[in-house]
Amino acid sequence: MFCDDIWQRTSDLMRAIHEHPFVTALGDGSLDRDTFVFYMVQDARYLEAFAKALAAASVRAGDSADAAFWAQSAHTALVAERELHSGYIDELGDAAKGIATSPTCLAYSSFLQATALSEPYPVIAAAVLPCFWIYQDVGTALLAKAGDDPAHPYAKWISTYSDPEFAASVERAKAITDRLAAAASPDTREAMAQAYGRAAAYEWMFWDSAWRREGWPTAEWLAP
Ligand SMILES: Cc1ncc(CN)c(N)n1
Repeated sequence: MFCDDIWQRTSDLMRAIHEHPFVTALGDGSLDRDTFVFYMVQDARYLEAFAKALAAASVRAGDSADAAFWAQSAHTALVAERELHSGYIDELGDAAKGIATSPTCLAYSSFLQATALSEPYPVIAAAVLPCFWIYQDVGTALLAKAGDDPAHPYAKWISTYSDPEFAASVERAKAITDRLAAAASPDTREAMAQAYGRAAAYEWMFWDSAWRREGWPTAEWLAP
C-alpha cells in the first residue's frame, strides 16, 4: 500500500521530527512561550494555504464522499484549528501582527498552493497527507509522554492533535490516498511519493524554523 511504503521511506525524517528540540520541548512543557507564539502565528498563516489546498482537493475529487471529506477538513483547518491558535496568539496581542511570515512558512504554503493549482488530484491528496498524519503522530506521542495534564502549558495543542476524531480523519485521508495510488499510473504514483516527501520535509523545516524564529536574511535592507 502507498501509505505503508511512504511511511517506511520517511522513517528517518519522522525520527528527526520526534527528536527535534522544538517538539521535545513542546512535549515536556519547557518550550519558550515567545517561540511557541511565533510558531502559532506562522501556523495560522500556513493553515490558510493548507485549507485552500484541501478545498482544491474537494473540487477535484471524483467521488462526492471524498469531496465532502476534503471540504469538511478545510472547514476544520480554518475554524477549529485556528480557534486553538487565536487563544494562544491573543496572549501576545498586537505584537503578533509585527511577526513577518517566515521564509519556510511562505515556501511550504506556496508549495501547497502550487500543487493545488497545477497537479493532478492524487498528487494533491498525497501533498496534504503529511499535514494530517505527522501532526497526529506527534500529538499522540506527546500525549503518551506528557499524559493528560490540564496544567501542561501546551495541553490544548496536544489534545487537539491526539484527539480520536482527528485520528479518524487521518485514517480517512490515508484510505483515500491509498485508493488513488492503487488506481494511478506509475508516473503519478511517483509524483505522489515526491509530493508526500516534500511536504514531510517541510513539516520538519516548519518546526525548525519556529525553533530558530526564522527571519529574512535580507531584512536589514528590505522590510519583509
Ligand atoms: C505546519 C502544519 N502542518 C500540519 C498541521 C496540522 N493540520 C498544522 N497545523 N501545521
